[in-house]
Amino acid sequence: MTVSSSSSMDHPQLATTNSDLPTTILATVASTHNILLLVLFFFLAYLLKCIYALFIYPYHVSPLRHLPTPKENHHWLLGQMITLLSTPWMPYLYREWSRDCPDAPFLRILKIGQSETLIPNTITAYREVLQTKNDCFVKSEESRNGAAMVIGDGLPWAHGDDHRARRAVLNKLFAPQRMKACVPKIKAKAEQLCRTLAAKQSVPGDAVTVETELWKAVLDVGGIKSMGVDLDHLGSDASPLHEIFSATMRPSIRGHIERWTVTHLPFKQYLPLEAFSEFVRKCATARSVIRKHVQARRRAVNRGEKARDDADVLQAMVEATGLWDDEQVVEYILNFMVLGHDTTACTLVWALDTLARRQDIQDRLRKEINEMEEQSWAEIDRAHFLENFMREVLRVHCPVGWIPMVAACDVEISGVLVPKNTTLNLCPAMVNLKPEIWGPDAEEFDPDRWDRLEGEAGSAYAFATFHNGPRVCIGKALTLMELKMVIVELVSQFKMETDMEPLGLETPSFTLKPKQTLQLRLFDA
Ligand code: HEM
Repeated sequence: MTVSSSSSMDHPQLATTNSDLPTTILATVASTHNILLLVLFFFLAYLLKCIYALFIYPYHVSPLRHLPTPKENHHWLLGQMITLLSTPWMPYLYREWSRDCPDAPFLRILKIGQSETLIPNTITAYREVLQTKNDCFVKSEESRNGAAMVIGDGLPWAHGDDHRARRAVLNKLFAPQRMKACVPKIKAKAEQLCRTLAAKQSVPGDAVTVETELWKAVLDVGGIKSMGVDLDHLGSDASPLHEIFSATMRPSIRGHIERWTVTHLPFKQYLPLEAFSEFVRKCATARSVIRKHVQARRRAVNRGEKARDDADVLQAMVEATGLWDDEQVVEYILNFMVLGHDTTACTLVWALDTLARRQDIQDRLRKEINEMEEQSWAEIDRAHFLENFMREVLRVHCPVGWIPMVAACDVEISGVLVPKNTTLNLCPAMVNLKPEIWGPDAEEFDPDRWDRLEGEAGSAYAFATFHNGPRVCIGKALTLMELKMVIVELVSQFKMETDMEPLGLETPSFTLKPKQTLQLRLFDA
């Protein structure tokens, strides 16, 4: 008793604990029970939400449920995702699906968790999204998270008045007068390309790979227009930006999976993902290369150095007060270089592949080029068959797969009410190949079709490669100038042939890339 009492007095807390023990245990059990009930409640609520999202909403509730939705190979959880990922080039699949409902304004695709994505399927729907109701559509934050690290957080993610103000400054740089200033530099690059390819052969007619040189030449032109410097990747084996862009734009399957995973997870930079860490390092190096040029130009502008006639994108951005700080300039320049690099280089590869296989087309082009007096830009720009050829390459081999957008408000498109937050995938490559627009021979390569366009094929929206409206590709004029000048130089110097089987497609890929490296036999023309 004494001991117990003295113990209680010495340790009052212990005494309380001992006397309340059953109550405490009961309270603990009750609270554990409550927690379990709560967990069960949340689990059931989540389960119901999943059942609703997977089996009820898309088929019985969604206002978009009446739109044509492909049914084959549809998975209850992943929707069409497996089919989409296993197809070599998504636009070809969209085109197949579109055949069953050619006049429907949209196709509806169900993806992971049966989430809905709309594909505009007619020229009218396309025009409304790109032009008349364009302000209602924005690039998604998800696309920004997934892509901006590689391609630069640039113009594609600016919206509304902000986009208009920035675009007004940048548009001036791609006006015809400004573009003329690029002609001598692009011509010099095209000549350097021809010399480099010729030097790869031990004797004329040797099969040489051309891809790396084409990619490097295009990147050099990108550097000239964006930053006013010839980075001369073409003349050098050590080409940091070329290596970085090739790696970041062509990830391995593992790289694709890791990138996709981290896009959807926070703290991406701290995750122990090998391919992703390497990718993060490369993206940082690309930015540091560009940053040096931005800083040098900022110092020059601060010293009062004025823009030249052939002002580049960098100069315009550094001079435009209040629109870009220097880190944003780095992002925008990276964006210009990456967007212009892959798309234009892929197109050039397909153009040369076509010429090497179609001697009839090559001969007609050469004839037209030989009839020019001095191969000036004015003559090249006027060349009718060259224009038709280039358009047909860009139509049939449209390098852009799809462009994701999101409805920023409820909006009616071609009689369909598209609710706010709906995801759209715009697919220029599908529009370019629709038989309802281009006729039954839509998939054939025929440059002369451009002389006999009828019906919808005559609409600006039928040739969707660069899109149209306020977000039309800002680099369109540069691309056409560069492609035409390089083709003129190559065709006037070389007769091109190839022994390769028809090229396959690289999978997975963001742009329409050949799987194999193109080899050409070059003979003196
Ligand atoms: C074959 C070559 C090219 C193709 C097929 C192409 C295609 C496109 C397309 C379809 C868009 C519109 C995206 C949208 O609707 O939001 C676009 C936008 C853009 N392109 Fe290109 N492009 C090419 C070359 C270039 C070049 C050389 C540059 C750089 C000088 C460039 C820079 C951009 C930029 C910055 C945008 C965003 C424009 C904006 O949102 O206002 N592109 N491109």
